[in-house]
Order: sequence, then C-alpha cells, then structure tokens
Amino acid sequence: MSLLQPYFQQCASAAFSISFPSHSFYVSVSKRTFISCCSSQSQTALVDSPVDSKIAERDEIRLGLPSKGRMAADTLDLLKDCQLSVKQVNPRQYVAQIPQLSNLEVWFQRPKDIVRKLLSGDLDLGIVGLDTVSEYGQGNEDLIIVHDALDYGDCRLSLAIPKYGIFENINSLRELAEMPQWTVEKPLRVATGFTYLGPKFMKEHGLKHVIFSTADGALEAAPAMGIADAILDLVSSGTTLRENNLKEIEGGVVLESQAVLVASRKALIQRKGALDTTHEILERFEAHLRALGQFTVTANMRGGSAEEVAERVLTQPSLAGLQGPTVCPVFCKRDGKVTADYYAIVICVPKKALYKSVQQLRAIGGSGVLISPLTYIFDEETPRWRELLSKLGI
Ligand SMILES: Nc1ncnc2c1ncn2[C@@H]1O[C@H](COP(=O)(O)OP(=O)(O)OP(=O)(O)O)[C@@H](O)[C@H]1O
Ligand SMILES: O=P(O)(O)OC[C@H]1O[C@H](OP(=O)(O)OP(=O)(O)O)[C@H](O)[C@@H]1O
Ligand SMILES: [Mg+2]
Repeated sequence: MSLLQPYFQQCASAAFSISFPSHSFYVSVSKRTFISCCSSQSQTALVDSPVDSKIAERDEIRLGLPSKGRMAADTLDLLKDCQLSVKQVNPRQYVAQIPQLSNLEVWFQRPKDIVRKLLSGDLDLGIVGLDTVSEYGQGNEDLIIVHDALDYGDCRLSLAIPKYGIFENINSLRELAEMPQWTVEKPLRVATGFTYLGPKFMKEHGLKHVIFSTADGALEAAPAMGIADAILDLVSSGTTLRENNLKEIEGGVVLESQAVLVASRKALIQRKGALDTTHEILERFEAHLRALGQFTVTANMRGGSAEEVAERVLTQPSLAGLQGPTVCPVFCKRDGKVTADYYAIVICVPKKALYKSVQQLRAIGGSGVLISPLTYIFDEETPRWRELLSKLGI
C-alpha cells in the first residue's frame, strides 16, 4: 500500500475511501484502525547509542503538552484532528492518556518546563513554540525538532522601539546600532523574557553597548514607563506594539516561530518504543497538515478510453492532482452489454485553486463535479522521518 501512495478522504460515516493513482476502490474501516494500517511500518527502536549517559528507567514514553496559555487548546485540537485525542479526566489533572498510543503518557506542563524536562530526561517528546525550544534549549544538541511547522502559534521574536522621541527616525537595526546615545556608561536598555536569545542576537549583530532587564509580561509598557529603551518580545498581529506606540525595525527579527514537535535525542535512541511512537505521531501530523486546505474533486467525463480522458485532463494546469489524475471507467448496461462511456476522474486540488479547477473541468466536458474536504494525505514516507533518522545517525 505504501508504494501506491494512498490518499485518504474522510466520509460522513467515518468510513474512508482510498484511491490509488491507477485504481480506485472503497473500503470501510473505523477511524481507529485506518491510520494504524497506514503507519504499520515498524521501525527499529534500539540502535547503538552515541550518547554515553543512561536514561532513567521507565516503561512508558512521556509527551509534554502545554498546560495553559495560548498553545494549550490548539495543541489538543491538533491531536484530536489526527485521531489522537487526549483523555484528561479533569483539567487540573496533569497526567493524561492518548488511548491510540498505549505506551504513551501525556504530561501537562508550562512550555518552558517542557523544554527543561526534555533536557533533564523527565520527558521524551514535547509540543511547544520554537521560541521556547530555542530560548530554554540554548542550542543543546540533545533536542531534536521532529516537526518544525505544526501550523499554529505563529509569531516572531522581534525587537521593538518607541515611535516617538529619539527613535522617531530610526527604522533599522543598523540605524539603532549607530545611534550616538549608546555608550559604556549609558547602554541601550532592552527589556525581555528572552535572556539567552536576546544577548546572543545583539552580539551576533555587533551591538556592543546593550544591557538587558528581565520581565515576565506586559513588556510593551516598559519604554513608556522609562524602564527600558527597547523591548524584545513575541509579536503576532502587531496590535500590542501598535497600541503601545512601539514599532518593529528592519533586521530586528530574532526568530520566526510556530508550534513544533521536539524530542530528546537520548530518548529516541535509547528508550524502547520511543522511535516507533514518534514515527506514528509524525506520520499522523504530516498526513493531517498536508491535507489541510486541499479538496478532493470528482467528476464524470465522457470519453473513448481512460488514456484519452487523462490526456484531456492533463491539458489543464490546475487539474494535475498530487501525482496525476485518477481516471476510472463508470460502467453501465446498454442493450444487454456492459460498456464504459463515462470515466470518473478524481484529483486533489488546493483550496485556492478550487474554482479555477471547476471551470477547467467544465471546459473539457466534466459534469457532476463533487467536492469534499481532504482529511489525510499519507505519503510513502514523510521527508521529515528521513530527516529525523539522518539526524539520529540511523
Ligand atoms: N501573540 C502570539 N501569537 C501567537 N503565538 C504566540 C503569541 N504569543 C506567544 N505565542 C506562542 O505561544 C507560546 C506560549 O505563550 P504563552 O503566552 O501562552 O505562554 P508564556 O507566556 O510562555 O507562559 P508563561 O505565562 O508561563 O510565561 C509562546 O512560546 C509562543 O510560541
Ligand atoms: O502581536 P500581538 O498579536 O498583539 O501579540 C503579542 C503579544 O502576545 C504575547 O503576549 P500574551 O498575550 O501571550 O501575554 P503574556 O505577556 O502574559 O504572555 C506577547 O508577549 C505580546 O505581548
Ligand atoms: Mg505570552
């Protein structure tokens, strides 16, 4: 099955249709079983470890999820969309289960503690923002980003200065660095919660006279209160900066961030079952995220043969599908004889190209166009899995 690159489409009845590039057929499987069929390719979990230190002995694999804050709900939603719903008896309970992954325990923790506990060996996997991994992981080689784009928690760590006063005409990091005001005695004062990434960035960009102060929230107030000259904080819509009379500057973005799946290298290499579980989670994430924004389009088309219909379809730029159109005969009985005058074509189309695709289908004689959202796209092997194995030296 993996060789044929199946496309999965969720039907209302929780059954799934599978169509291969050369043949289409329909099977009914429960939501529970269908993904495990796809990701049953077992991986060797234990290999010779390049890591000397031993990991704590325990049987279960631990996944850290944000216990609160803006990532918490979106993380649970992602898992649910991947048929990995977290069963938490009540919201104050910090340990939970994902019934689909029997050897896995979920631990709810603050994002920064997830990173700390990955490093201390108390967690094996975690989902947090890249900003948190970068700040609290401090480049530690034990941390491996397994999936770098979970498609939520988008923000950037960015330097911001007041729009007014001595900063009125300052619009870039270079101009900020060249301001004569900053000296050894009177350095640029930056308020931030990112006390690792902040100084590292300034040093890398040659800003010499800078001093950092830490703060935990509402940093945007610091310049107006006279506590700092600039701030280094997360920005998403930019509303908080705007409302506080602050502006970002060219060259001032330290990091672009979104939610990521991160793992402890040591755990992946040494803990029994950790690599298999990671593979399954990764496959489900990839399949779900690839399918987001894609639709399955089916239509009937009159034609002499499947090849002739395929040729017509492929003259249209928006109808190529993932690998090419699936074309299959629609049989009917006429004068006691079974014939195929029509062919059904099935293609995947990105949301943006949907209407154009419908127009192109009609232009080449397509009729009865059906459109349904795609739930999963499983590829033969995910590029991120290959990448992970190579990072692990496997
Ligand atoms: N404005 C934002 N828009 C989108 N994502 C954001 C935004 N601010 C933060 N994030 C992302 O959400 C993560 C969690 O932020 P949140 O504010 O919930 O926790 P925190 O401030 O790190 O936690 P704590 O309150 O314990 O210090 C951040 O690390 C970042 O990846
Ligand atoms: O660009 P915007 O969309 O306005 O978002 C930016 C704000 O979001 C974050 O704060 P958050 O709301 O998480 O509050 P916190 O400071 O308590 O963490 C960040 O620290 C900014 O203050
Ligand atoms: Mg915050």
